[in-house]
Amino acid sequence: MLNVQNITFSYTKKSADTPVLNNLNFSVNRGEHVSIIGESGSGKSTLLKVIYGEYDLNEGQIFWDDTEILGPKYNLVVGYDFMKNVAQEFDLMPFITVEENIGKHLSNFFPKEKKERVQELLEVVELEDFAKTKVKTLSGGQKQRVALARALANQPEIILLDEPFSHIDNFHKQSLRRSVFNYLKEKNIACIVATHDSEDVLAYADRMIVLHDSKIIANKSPQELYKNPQIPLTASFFGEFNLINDQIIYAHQLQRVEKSDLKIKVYRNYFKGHYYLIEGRTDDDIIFFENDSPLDLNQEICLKVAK
Ligand SMILES: Nc1ncnc2c1ncn2[C@@H]1O[C@H](COP(=O)(O)OP(=O)(O)OP(=O)(O)O)[C@@H](O)[C@H]1O
Repeated sequence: MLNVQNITFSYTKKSADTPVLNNLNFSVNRGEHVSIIGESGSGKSTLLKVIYGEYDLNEGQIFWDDTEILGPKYNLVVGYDFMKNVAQEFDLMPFITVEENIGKHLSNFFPKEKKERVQELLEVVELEDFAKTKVKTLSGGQKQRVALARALANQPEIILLDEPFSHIDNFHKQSLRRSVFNYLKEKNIACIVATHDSEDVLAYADRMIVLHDSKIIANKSPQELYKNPQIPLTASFFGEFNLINDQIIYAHQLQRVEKSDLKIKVYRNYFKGHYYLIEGRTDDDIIFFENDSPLDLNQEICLKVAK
């Protein structure tokens, strides 16, 4: 189990009064999948780096079971065998092939096992056709997949992923995400994923940790946060939403009715595939709701919040 206990961190002594991470506490069980969400600059990447031991803490402690994760002041080489980190910079070897990169840290004493392991990982990240390709000729998304496979090669107990599919096109993203996250669950590898992408979170995360103003403001399952998102950023993970009388109301919660106090004029229709998102205007607000078909512009519509 990962135990993050009362950690506070600032990049410089000067900024210690306004730390990037301020007194954070949480734990992650073996095999558990935890997503870290928060606005840009809220400290998601910093948190992953601190957990990995890249920096010394101002205060607090981090443990994986009984092993304390120590920063560079106490550790000559950053990192531990049981933990891997896939940061936004991939740090691959450009002049050797994809399979050589993936197998880089696997023992050569067991060539058959090594070959099988590399093949298994090529399948997990869907790069079988690129095994013999030199990494320098790959696209950003392909490099990202090699970095993932290399991090998994020695079967870590916990993996830290920073925006793991950010360079990958939508076409490959869905199946790759399924493949990687299902693989981690199957092997009981804990993972912490910093992401802006709700698709990385909803179907996979056991818990979401929301960072805001240097603190954790929520640490709950996606289902619980969906019902009570607390802040607009969290709500945005679950779809388009409105703030009506200071309450977060999802677009799909608004229903058309004959009469109500909430009257809007249709301003714009957005095609969303199986439905349309309708932008309506009141005198001083913008309201979004969903409809099966586009609506006539300037038409007056009454809405109510569905129970
Ligand atoms: N090496 C560094 N030295 C000093 N300040 C840093 C450093 N790296 C990040 N910061 C600052 O720490 C804060 C948190 O940055 P961080 O990259 O952790 O945020 P993030 O939530 O991961 O952002 P994003 O979603 O944009 O990737 C920001 O204010 C950033 O400017």
